[in-house]
Amino acid sequence: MKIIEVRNLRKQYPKHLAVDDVSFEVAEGEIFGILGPNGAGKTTTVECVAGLRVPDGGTVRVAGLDPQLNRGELRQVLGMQLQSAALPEKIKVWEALDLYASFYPDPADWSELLERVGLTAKRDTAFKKLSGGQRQRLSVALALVGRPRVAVLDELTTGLDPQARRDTWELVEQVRDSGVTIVLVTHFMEEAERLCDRLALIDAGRVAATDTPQGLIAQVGGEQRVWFRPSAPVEDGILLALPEVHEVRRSGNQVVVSGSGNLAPAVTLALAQHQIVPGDLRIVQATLDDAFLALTGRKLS
Ligand SMILES: Nc1ncnc2c1ncn2[C@@H]1O[C@H](COP(=O)(O)OP(=O)(O)OP(=O)(O)O)[C@@H](O)[C@H]1O
Repeated sequence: MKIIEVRNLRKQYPKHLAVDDVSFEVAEGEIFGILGPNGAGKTTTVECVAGLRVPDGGTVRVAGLDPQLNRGELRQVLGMQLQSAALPEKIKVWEALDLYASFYPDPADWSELLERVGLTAKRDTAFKKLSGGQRQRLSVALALVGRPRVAVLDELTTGLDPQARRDTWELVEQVRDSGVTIVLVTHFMEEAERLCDRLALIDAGRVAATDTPQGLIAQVGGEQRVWFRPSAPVEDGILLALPEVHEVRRSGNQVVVSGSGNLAPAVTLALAQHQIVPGDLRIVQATLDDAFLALTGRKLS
C-alpha cells in the first residue's frame, strides 16, 4: 500500500527553483531514500511532504492527508527528524523527550525509546554534552515519540565517524522492522545502497530515476569488471565467446574483463576449462555513483 504520494511537486524560492516537478510514491513499511548532491532540493521536498513548507505546485498525500489542509492529523502520522537538532544546549535528554511527548495525545513510552536508541545511560545528560552520534540517536527518538507511521530522517549520519554511522544504520533498520515507514534523505551513496529498499535520485530539483539500488545500477548497464592474473596465457577469444563478456583488456600482467550478469562465475568456469587459474581475482561492481553519473552527467560526491 502507498503511504506517501508526491505528484509534480514544485517549490520556487525567490531566486531559485528548488523543486521542479518531483513525483514519487513510498510504500508502507519500506525505507525510501532520496539521494542527491548538496542543493539538489531533497530537504525542500521532504519539508513539503511534512507540511513545513507550502509547495507552489503539485500534490502531496501522506496516508491520504493533505499536509497543508490536515496539519494536525499529519503530525499524528509523520515524525520528522530535523537536519540540525534545534534543541537548547542545557536541556537534558529526558526533558527533551518529555517535552516532545507532551505534544501528542498518545505518545510512546519515552524510557522504552531511550532504551531502543541506546541512550538510557545518558538520560540525565545535557544535550550539549552528547557526542554527534548520540545527538543523532536522540533526534531519531524525538521523531518517534509520537508513534508515527512515517519517520522522515534528514542527513542522519552527516558528520558521524564510521562506527557511529554503522550503529545509526542498524537503528534505522530496527525502526523499519518495528513497522515504521522511513523516508531517508542522504547524499551518501553507501548509506543509500546499504539501507534503502527503493530510492529516488534527485538532481537540480528533478527526479532522475526511481528504483531499487540494484535496479538503478542495472538501468545504466550494470557493468562489472573482473581483474585477474592468469596462471598461463589466456586468449581473448575464450572470454569473448561468453555472452556475459563485453570487453577484454590487458593492464600489465592482469586481464580486465568487463561485462554483466553472472560475469565472475562465467569467467572463472571458462578459465578452469582451459586449466587456467585466475590469481589475485578482483570483482569491481558498478555503484550508485556510476548510475548517478550516467543519469545526470554529474558525480554524486
Ligand atoms: N529558505 C530558502 N530560501 C531560498 N533558497 C533556499 C531556501 N532553502 C533552500 N534554498 C535553496 O534551494 C536549493 C535546494 O535546497 P535544499 O536544502 O532543498 O537542498 P538539499 O538537496 O537538501 O541540499 P543539502 O543537502 O545541502 O541540504 C539550494 O540551492 C538552496 O540554496
